[in-house]
Amino acid sequence: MIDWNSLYFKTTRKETKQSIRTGEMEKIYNGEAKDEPKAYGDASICGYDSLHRLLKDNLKPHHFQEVSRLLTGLNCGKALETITLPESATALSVDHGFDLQAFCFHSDKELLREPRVVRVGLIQNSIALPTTAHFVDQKKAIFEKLKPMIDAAGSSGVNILCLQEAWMMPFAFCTREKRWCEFAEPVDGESTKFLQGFALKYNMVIINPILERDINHGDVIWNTAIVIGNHGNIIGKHRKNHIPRVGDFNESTYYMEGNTGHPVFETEFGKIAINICYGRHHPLNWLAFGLNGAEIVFNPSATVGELSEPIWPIEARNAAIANSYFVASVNRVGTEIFPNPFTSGDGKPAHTDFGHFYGSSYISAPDASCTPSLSRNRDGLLITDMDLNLCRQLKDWWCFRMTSRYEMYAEILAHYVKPDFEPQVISDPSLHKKF
Ligand SMILES: NC(=O)NCCC(=O)O
Repeated sequence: MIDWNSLYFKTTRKETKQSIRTGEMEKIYNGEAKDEPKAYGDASICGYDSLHRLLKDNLKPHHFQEVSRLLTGLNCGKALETITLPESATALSVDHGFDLQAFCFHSDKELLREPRVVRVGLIQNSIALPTTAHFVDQKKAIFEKLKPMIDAAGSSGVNILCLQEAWMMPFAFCTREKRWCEFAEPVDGESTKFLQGFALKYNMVIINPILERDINHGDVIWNTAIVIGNHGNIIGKHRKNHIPRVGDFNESTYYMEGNTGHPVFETEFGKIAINICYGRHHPLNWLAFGLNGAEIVFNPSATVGELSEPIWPIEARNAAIANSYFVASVNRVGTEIFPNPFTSGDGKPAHTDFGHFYGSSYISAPDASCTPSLSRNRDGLLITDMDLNLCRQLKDWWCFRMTSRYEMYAEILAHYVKPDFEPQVISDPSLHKKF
């Protein structure tokens, strides 16, 4: 019999490490042989909450420096610098037990343009109550949990803040149960109203990724990111373009493929776009935001370790390089347990959890450098300064836009979408010869 409450809280409490070891659904196993890998019940990486921290603590400083150069790159020829945040922000992180990290991307000094430095914040969080709690209480508890993290971002002078995908609810789309649709809200609903106050208070643009119910169009449900302007106004929305059909991500049961194209939102702090979660596997999706002039693309996500952890550090970083913009990747954290077992259609036993949402939010720059990741098992706020001049500097350097041959690709795509398309394959004639 599963003890919901004790399991549930294991990644949300400050005393995480002590309380987790007995977690049933964490499938703890201890390797019999001395050097066998160990899966840690607290969802840490061998007791560390990020790969970066594991390496830093275990490598000699000069080895760590070289490993970092290769893993996270150099920004303007140097290792990424950290930023000192106000005491009020660090106090909030200590009191509320969330990871807080801050970095700074520089660009080269230009003679004709002033630097355009923007401070970006990303919040990753676990849910706050068991999924068995009343829906009203679950949502309220998440709001309460986020308040100190948003305050920490605001008091640190963050200009643009992004929350994780569907942050206002458990990621219940694994269950295929329709009752979770109740969490859907209109664009100007409860979550937007909650965040508008912070946007106004801190002069901060906030990206609010929710489950949206379009009440003007027959209650259709979408996975939507709403952009709230720094005056508390709603600038616009983007609906998730690509809906996963993989593993337990049964999201097509709940909402439709987006119909908003690839909008770029021009804000006081820069041109931003949102590529929601699974859209990060689609290079053309990234490209389209770039063609519309995005300088920062946010990727609010909810993804689990077994499915995607090895590709998480690659795809967004590659998109930043290929499209000469910054990418800010946010992933949900924690393990969410649902009341009724569900199967994955793979012949394996039914289960009640989606797997571990591994957090690890990070930011990638167009020059191939990136920040270390936030924690794998704790809530977190990542704050990063970025000089947007770096985007054009990288365009001038690599000339990816100038060498892109878009007309060639337009041609093959135009053919490909036609029913009579035939792949351009030139076969070796000897393949069909009888010797
Ligand atoms: N939320 C979502 O689209 N998840 C899909 C899984 C993944 O893309 O890693």
